[in-house]
Amino acid sequence: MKKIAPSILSADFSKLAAEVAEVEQAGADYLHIDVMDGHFVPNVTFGPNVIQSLRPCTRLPLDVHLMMTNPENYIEAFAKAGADIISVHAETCPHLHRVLQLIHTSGARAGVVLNPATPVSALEYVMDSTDLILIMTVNPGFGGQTFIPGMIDKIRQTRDLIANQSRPIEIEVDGGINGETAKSCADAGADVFVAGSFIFGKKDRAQAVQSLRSALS
Ligand SMILES: O=C(CO)[C@H](O)[C@H](O)COP(=O)(O)O
Ligand SMILES: [Co+2]
Repeated sequence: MKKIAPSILSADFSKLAAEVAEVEQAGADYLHIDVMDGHFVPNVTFGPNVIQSLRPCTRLPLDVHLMMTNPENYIEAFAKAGADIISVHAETCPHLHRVLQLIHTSGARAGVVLNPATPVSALEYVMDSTDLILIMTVNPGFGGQTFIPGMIDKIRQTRDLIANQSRPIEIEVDGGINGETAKSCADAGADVFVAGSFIFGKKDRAQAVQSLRSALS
């Protein structure tokens, strides 16, 4: 079944626990948490302490998207704080294979994120250490941007690469996801759909989750 991962980037931070409870009750599958460092991307968001505070508030797997330089210095801290999935950008990791191993030894599932400009070939020699591939469908840094249609072909190419693997690997898409773009990504082979503004920008979040669910079914 396709998975929905609301991104708290667009939530009301003054009542984060209630926001999370709302999307959990509405049937979300993962909780997507965007960590931005002000270096790799211009924006600054959360550190491990926010994840630690959220951990007892939800049963949802915490899907942590690290948009930061030198992520290897923070993997253990995020894992200890309660991250279930930790995804690093290929662009920030000259020693990507080693970082993925570090994520595994810290007890989390390991994801690799590709910026729109990064080719699928960046994944070729790390497939044995990857549990999730996150295809950015906008340039990272901000919520509420417009989906880049050229990424559909990239999802197809990633699906082809996974076809040769014996282990299950999920394809996640992130940026500009709504009912229509989610459906196109699903048809191309995506499994997990991150949505920030589409869900938290609506007054009725449950209805937003359900409309994404029905677009995917
Ligand atoms: O990683 C991200 C931005 O870098 C966010 O997860 C993403 O942009 C979600 O926001 P929206 O659904 O509003 O595009
Ligand atoms: Co994200």
